Amino acid sequence: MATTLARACCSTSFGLLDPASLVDSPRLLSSRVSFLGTPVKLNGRLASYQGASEHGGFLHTRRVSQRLQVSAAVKEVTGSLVKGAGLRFGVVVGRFNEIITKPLLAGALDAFYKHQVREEDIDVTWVPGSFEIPVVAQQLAMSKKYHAILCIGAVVRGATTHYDAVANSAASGIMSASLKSNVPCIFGVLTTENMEQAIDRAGGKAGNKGAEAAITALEMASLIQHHLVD
Ligand SMILES: Nc1c(NC[C@H](O)[C@H](O)[C@H](O)CO)[nH]c(=O)[nH]c1=O
Ligand SMILES: CC(=O)[C@@H](O)COP(=O)(O)O
Repeated sequence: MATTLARACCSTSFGLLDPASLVDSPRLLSSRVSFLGTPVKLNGRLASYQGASEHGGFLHTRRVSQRLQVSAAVKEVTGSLVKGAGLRFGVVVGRFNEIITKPLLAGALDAFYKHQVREEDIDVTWVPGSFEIPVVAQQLAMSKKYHAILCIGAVVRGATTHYDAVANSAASGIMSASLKSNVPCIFGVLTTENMEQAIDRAGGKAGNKGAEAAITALEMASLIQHHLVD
């Protein structure tokens, strides 16, 4: 039986091992591989194990190159969407196409409030256009006053290639602000082919992308603040 188990469950928390080596080293088997569970057979052959590991986490099994890799309980974390109280957010909004960015902002604020983010924990800064968002987002992020920065804009294609310059600069600049500051700067900038597409995404039939981006900002802020910060 041990041979069968070893041949079937040949991984450790340090990676995939040749099952033969486990059979020859029962101590290695007992010390590193922790698995319990009900063997699942397919066509009479052992295919997988399901069940809880000794450590209480869920046992993950999967077929790996005709062998089973069984890892110990996997620790998983994700940001909370219900613990917004106490998290602080900077919001940078482009005024260009404000017929679009104002409803995007309204949707974002509504989403924050619905998830227990307090009004006093949200600061809104207006800039001329999406091209100006990154420099302000980076400054706010570097201030360490906020758990996340939400960037809102609306770049709508016109008759020239200016659209590409603005849209690409905003995207890369906001990403750069995130990476330089280690504070999540969320890309809530619409980039659309025409105004109708923008209207649809600012509270129309495609929803409100400002609200969606606010939820992303909340999750990222919670993930870092509640799980990743020592
Ligand atoms: N055409 C759009 C712009 N253009 C303005 C730029 O963002 C920038 O303010 C200007 O180039 C000066 O640096 N901005 C948008 O947000 N959306 C547009 O559709
Ligand atoms: C995204 C833009 O910069 C664009 O709206 C400007 O319009 P145009 O390309 O016609 O000058």
